[in-house]
Amino acid sequence: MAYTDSPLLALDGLSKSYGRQRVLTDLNLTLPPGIHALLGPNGAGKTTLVNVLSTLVPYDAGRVRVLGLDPRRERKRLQGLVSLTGQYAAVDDKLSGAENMLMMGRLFGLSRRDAQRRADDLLERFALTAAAGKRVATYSGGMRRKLDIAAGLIGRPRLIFLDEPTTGLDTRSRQALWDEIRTLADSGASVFLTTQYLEEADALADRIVVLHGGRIAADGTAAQLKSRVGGSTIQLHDDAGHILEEIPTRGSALDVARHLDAVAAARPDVDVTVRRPTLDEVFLELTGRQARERTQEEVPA
Ligand SMILES: Nc1ncnc2c1ncn2[C@@H]1O[C@H](COP(=O)(O)OP(=O)(O)OP(=O)(O)O)[C@@H](O)[C@H]1O
Repeated sequence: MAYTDSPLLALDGLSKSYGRQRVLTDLNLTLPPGIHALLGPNGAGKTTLVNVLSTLVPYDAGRVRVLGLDPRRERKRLQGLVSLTGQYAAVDDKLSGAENMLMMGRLFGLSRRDAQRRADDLLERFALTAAAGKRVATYSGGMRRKLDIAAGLIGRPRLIFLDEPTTGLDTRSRQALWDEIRTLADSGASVFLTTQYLEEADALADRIVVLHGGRIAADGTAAQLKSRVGGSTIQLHDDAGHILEEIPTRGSALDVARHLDAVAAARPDVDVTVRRPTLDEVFLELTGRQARERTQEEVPA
């Protein structure tokens, strides 16, 4: 099937077990090209899903298409179109940044000249030109991560999997990497990233998929997920901006107006803001509910 007109991902009943442990259960999902984030608590199955989609691990059941190709039966073709950058930088410490890039370019089948040109270009884009001649062993964690991603881009992949790309980076390096990911998407590549940072998903992703216990707990834009949890909160502030009181509302204009009428009558001078739920609250609601229910069951009334 031609991959150009296909959705980025199309999963229909995807399941995967390790031995007797079911890790992914009946996943159904269609995603268009773009930047997408996979969120979930530890052990939710995020890495397993990325490994299945990037051809590293075979799935057991269901129908799976990545760029229109089956990662199990069309593995080689798909491998030429995707790159996978892991949490642990897979670059060679003993080589320089430039040597790592060249080696990767040659592995992707580029001629020496093309590999050189592409390596120079990517090293510059990732602000690594000054360090290009130095051994990777001397690089900081952020520089290694950037080199790892740059090396994965040398073959011009159409889809880039990033497994927790900014874990352990400081705020500045994280922001720089976000800018790079946006630039990648602007150049036409799609990005599928796993993250534990809700802020990262909120800032970057067109669609967010929440995985919990190997199942899709929710999928949508950040705004859709926030509205799913429902309601808005009216916050009352003093002059210094300190929150005096928070009033939960159902979020409709009528309900907010009703609460504001009561506030205006009792405290006419108080400052007021209306706040939508944060993605953290949504995440807790979606993934914490089961844990909370279990705790309540265990604790006798
Ligand atoms: N190769 C494997 N063999 C056996 N079990 C595995 C294997 N890989 C993962 N698992 C199990 O599958 C479940 C999901 O793991 P996975 O690494 O996909 O989750 P995750 O959401 O990426 O977690 P984390 O955020 O901690 O990396 C876990 O219970 C894990 O122990």
